Amino acid sequence: MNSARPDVTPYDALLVLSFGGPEKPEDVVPFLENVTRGRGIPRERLEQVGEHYFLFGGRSPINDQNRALIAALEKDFADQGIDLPVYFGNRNWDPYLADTLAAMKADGVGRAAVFATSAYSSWSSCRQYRENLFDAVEQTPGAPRLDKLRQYFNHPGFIEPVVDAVLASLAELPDGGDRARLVFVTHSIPTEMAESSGSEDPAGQSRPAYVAQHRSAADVVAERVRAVTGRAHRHDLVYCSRSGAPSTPWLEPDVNDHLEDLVTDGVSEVVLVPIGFVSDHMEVIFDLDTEATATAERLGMTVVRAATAGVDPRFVAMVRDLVLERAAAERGEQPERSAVGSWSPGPDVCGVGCCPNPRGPRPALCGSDS
Ligand SMILES: CC1=C(CCC(=O)O)c2cc3nc(cc4[nH]c(cc5[nH]c(cc1n2)c(C)c5CCC(=O)O)c(CCC(=O)O)c4C)C(CCC(=O)O)=C3C
Ligand SMILES: [Fe+2]
Repeated sequence: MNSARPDVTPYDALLVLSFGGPEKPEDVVPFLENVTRGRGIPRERLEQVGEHYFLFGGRSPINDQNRALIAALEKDFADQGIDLPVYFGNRNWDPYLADTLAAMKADGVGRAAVFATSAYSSWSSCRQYRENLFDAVEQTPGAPRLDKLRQYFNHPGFIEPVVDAVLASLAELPDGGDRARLVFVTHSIPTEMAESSGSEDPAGQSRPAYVAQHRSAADVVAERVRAVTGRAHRHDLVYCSRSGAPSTPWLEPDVNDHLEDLVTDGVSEVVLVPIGFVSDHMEVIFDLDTEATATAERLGMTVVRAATAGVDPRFVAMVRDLVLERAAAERGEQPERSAVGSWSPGPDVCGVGCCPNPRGPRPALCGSDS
């Protein structure tokens, strides 16, 4: 029985690293302060975003979703005979990353793989997590050695649940969604951050990566949907959750503006596909299910929002696959690396100058420049 166990050497643990969110109304303002410290986000925008949280009782679903993912991973690991404890640490809310590292150290964890709940390249979605890892390790003498797992926007375990979710959404529309447009949505970021996303090294995740990676993921999903339905649905990539000063350009079009354009073009049925997100957190339940859905209703359109990967067993198995792949690579083996679409599997270690911080260089873990 022992011999059949997948080998997780050199890892003693897996750390699930996420954004964090408030869990009660009193958490909302301090959470927003944590997220936006030194970011120059206008007070008006903060008040608006606070209202999004209060609309849902001051509780973001994100921590519960991560706890559900961790429970699913623990079960998957047990079923596979993998003996690897799973820890939970957030960048912006309890359980804070530094506290988790202290707990890992106390438990005798010497080295851990890190799964971040963010699939794409950019400072916001990748390097910022690596900077937070650096800071938390600095604060924790004797912290375990950490290896952030590679990006997974093009892993079949992320793509396949989205394909099925789109098919399920189409089936909810009149005539099986024959005329539906697929509108892929991700988080807007400043255009400058989008331009510098990815690595200078063409062998790494080459620049500009953020939009191109999303396009690749959206193209694969649309192609696979076509293979099942036999119908070629037109598809677009648009953005939600724009923040920052109005004078700073961010990626466009906004999903709401795009719906206006689509209605002008005679499109009346839409599947919203939150391709930029791995679970139904606040951006999905507010920006898409609340705001964009209200826009669609006002325009007389029918929209269905496709599910995110969440705790789909294929997504859970993907995390296991990434851990085993990286463990093998760290042992000097040449593991098979799954990837679909036009991008090859990303590097284990981020390249030099990958996804620079727009406010100037800051130390980060898990890169070839750290
Ligand atoms: C690319 C990206 C992702 C996807 C990748 C990933 O998942 O990491 C993401 C995820 C998330 N963003 C989240 C929440 C917030 N993001 C904010 C602000 C910002 N996000 C940005 C980018 C991204 N954000 C940026 C460039 C800013 C401007 C400030 C800055 O330069 O950093 C603000 C402040 C208010 C505002 O400015 O809107 C909040 C409250 C939550 C938690 C949701 C929940 O509670 O359920 C999640 C998962
Ligand atoms: Fe955000």
